[in-house]
Amino acid sequence: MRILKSSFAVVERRAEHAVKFFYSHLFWHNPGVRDLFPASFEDMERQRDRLFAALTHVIAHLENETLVPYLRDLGRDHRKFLAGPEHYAAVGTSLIAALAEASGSAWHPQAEKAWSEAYQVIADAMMAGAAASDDPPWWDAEVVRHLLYGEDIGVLTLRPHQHFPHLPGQYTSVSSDRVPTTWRTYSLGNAPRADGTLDLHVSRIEGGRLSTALIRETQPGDVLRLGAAGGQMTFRREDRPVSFIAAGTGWAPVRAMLEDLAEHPPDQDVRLFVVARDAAHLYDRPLIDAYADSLGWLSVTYITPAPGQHRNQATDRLATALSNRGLWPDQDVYLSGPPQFIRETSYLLEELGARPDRIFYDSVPASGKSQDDGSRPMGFGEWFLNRPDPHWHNPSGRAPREY
Ligand SMILES: NC(=O)C1=CN([C@@H]2O[C@H](COP(=O)(O)OP(=O)(O)OC[C@H]3O[C@@H](n4cnc5c(N)ncnc54)[C@H](O)[C@@H]3O)[C@@H](O)[C@H]2O)C=CC1
Repeated sequence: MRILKSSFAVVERRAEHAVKFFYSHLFWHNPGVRDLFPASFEDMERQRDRLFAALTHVIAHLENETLVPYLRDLGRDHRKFLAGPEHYAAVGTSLIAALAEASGSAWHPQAEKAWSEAYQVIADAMMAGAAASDDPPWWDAEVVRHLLYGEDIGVLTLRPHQHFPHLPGQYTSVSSDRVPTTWRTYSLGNAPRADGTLDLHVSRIEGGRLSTALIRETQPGDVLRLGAAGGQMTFRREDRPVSFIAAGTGWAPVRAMLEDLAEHPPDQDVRLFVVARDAAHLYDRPLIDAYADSLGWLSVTYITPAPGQHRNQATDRLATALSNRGLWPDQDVYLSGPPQFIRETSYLLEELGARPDRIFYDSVPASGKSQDDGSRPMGFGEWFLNRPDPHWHNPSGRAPREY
């Protein structure tokens, strides 16, 4: 353990180099493996972040009992990328080569032995998780309805070919043959239905290849692939009042939780804040108004920017609205929306007295771009000082877990 941690501390300082070397080594020695990875430069950048985020997670949790279940879930979910035992061996070889390269003179035989053994434990746990799972590697799901709200927002209703287990508030990863090997996370916009159908709420991002394909090209009859549902933002039934705060299509998981609460009403009052870039983007307003009229425990506040202001001014207006409402120390708060919106709002809520352990959200990366603002990839120094939320689909937290 000690050797791994101290050796990783050296590699971490040269993370960008290590990860680039790793992929170059892997693809050079195993040309066929390249096809399993995204073709686009942006997506490969995202993939590099993901690998490093997963490695960091593993090293940080070496002595934690959650590590093996996490790795088993990760292995189960990697089946959708067509990962087989031969790939685990190839990855191990390239990983050791990359660690040695990045460590320079700090690399020594004990480090190589410790990493080789550790990698074998990781690969064995992942392969065991993959072999033990009764889930399919992915779920094929037919698009049965494609509703557009304006030009860039759509709700796609899918019918999975097999039962797709999920809880209200969770997300899935989505892939389309129109953009091969690209997977993006989308929240599920409905509580489980008797007919098994699912809604994806999609906001098209300029330059976002999958979101553009889903909004502009996908049609009823198309078949998408879904990874297993995951995510921690599911409703906790506690003896406390609740606030939901949703921005943009971050409304989707909140809608799923509210649908469930409409069926099984809570004992406590629920406040809902819905934030959008303009009135036209309050695309589910008729349903929300109907809920506000019929559910006595629900109060709703809509927030959009002042006329002529930038879309993010809605977040400032939300801050004012939240500051004017009390009771934050007593509340459970569920937050959903763009990553920066979640960061700012959770920070504000803590300032207003909300307890950090009662603010719930998932780090669902923005679809389509490698950074929030879509600008150039970060240099390593920036990355280190301002690490982005890991761009990977955290497979843990799915319920029920059956090992
Ligand atoms: N579970 C979750 O947290 C979910 C997150 N999302 C994410 O929500 C986003 C939705 O995108 P759109 O509907 O196009 O939203 P949008 O771009 O229209 O933004 C909606 C509102 O969020 C706030 N906002 C956006 N960017 C901000 C920033 N950088 N700083 C402060 N406030 C900001 C603004 O008030 C804006 O009016 C995507 O990034 C998606 O990945 C979507 C579904 C679920």
